[in-house]
Amino acid sequence: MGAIEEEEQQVIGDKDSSESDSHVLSSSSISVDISLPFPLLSSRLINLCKDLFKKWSNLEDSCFSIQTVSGGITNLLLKVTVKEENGNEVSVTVRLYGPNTDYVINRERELQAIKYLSAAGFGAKLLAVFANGMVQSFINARTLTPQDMRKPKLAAEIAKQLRKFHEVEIPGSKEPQLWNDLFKFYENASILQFDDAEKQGKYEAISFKEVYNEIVEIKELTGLLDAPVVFSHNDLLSGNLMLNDAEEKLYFIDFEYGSYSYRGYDIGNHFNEYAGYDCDYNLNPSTHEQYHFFRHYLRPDKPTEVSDKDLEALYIETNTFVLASHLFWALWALIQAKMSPIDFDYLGYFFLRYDEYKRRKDECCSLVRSYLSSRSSG
Ligand SMILES: Nc1ncnc2c1ncn2[C@@H]1O[C@H](COP(=O)(O)OP(=O)(O)OP(=O)(O)O)[C@@H](O)[C@H]1O
Repeated sequence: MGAIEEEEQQVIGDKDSSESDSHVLSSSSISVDISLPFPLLSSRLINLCKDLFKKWSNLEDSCFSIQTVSGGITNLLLKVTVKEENGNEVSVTVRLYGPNTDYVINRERELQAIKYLSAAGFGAKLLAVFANGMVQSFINARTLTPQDMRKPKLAAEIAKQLRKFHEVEIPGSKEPQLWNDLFKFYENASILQFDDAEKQGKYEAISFKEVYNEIVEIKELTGLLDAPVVFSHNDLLSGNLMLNDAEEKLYFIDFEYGSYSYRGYDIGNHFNEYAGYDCDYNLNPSTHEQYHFFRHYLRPDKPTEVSDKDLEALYIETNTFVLASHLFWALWALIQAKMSPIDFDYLGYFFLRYDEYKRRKDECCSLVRSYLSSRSSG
């Protein structure tokens, strides 16, 4: 793991610190309007970079080249490549937060987590922050596809890295945030109003009383499991996994939703992403695939030595929290349907996730209930 070459860290340095101290974070009060036309946006980004990094402040604008990496569902991500005086080329990413993303993302929590996760070798290095975004190192790797994630070798590597990720300690409260976040989403999602009549009609078809009761029921059920609490990524989809094939190096990126939560939630949420961007839940991982993942998660050094008892316990834990993950992203989608400027069928996404929740609910709940009763009678 580890996203930036040592060399690159030193090259960039920090505007307010000595050359050798590259760990003090550079910051600027500049804000860049995400909706600007590209040429104007580029010129603002150049000014921003010059303000943030002393080394670049005297370079001609022509030394900077800007490309869009991803429109994302949430942010705008740009790659800035800088030709420095010594002829070296350095690339960084600039992330501009999408408007209204504060409704679903706690930026303070994200920044706190990035500092410690990147120190532990995860994701891109955080190089600077500014009013509506951050600058990170550029990762030379390809983004995984949902099909890649389930390849046995990669699934084992993801499991191993996830185990390490879960061992990182982030200072501050260790209270699991899942249910707080879910109830907060519920509160915001249940009082929306859409100008578009068709959207409003679809929205009104949702029974929020039912959704509320489902959250309460799953919270109570998962509460019976004594699931370990760890710092969770909470959004481990293929787009947030990058691989440098030549170096066989896997990167977890995008810690926007990271928080202390239940390990089974993080794994279950990852498994829900096997369905890919089209939410084809026929692609949910089989028990065999899940056990393969669990073995490498539980015993990265000796995966064949995991006991059946431990495998079963993690299987139950994961497949209960799988339900919570559907509820979380279903409610997230409702808030996005109202708040996000991005043209995506978020309301449709709510129904995809909520319908899958309902389809799996009975099977998952009876699985955990029979497990708990066999445990108490045994
Ligand atoms: N530091 C980086 N270096 C290189 N490429 C990156 C980096 N960070 C992100 N990417 C690329 O950009 C894509 C989107 O990144 P990311 O998921 O962080 O953005 P996002 O706006 O949060 O998107 P979404 O809302 O869709 O999750 C990633 O799938 C990856 O391909």
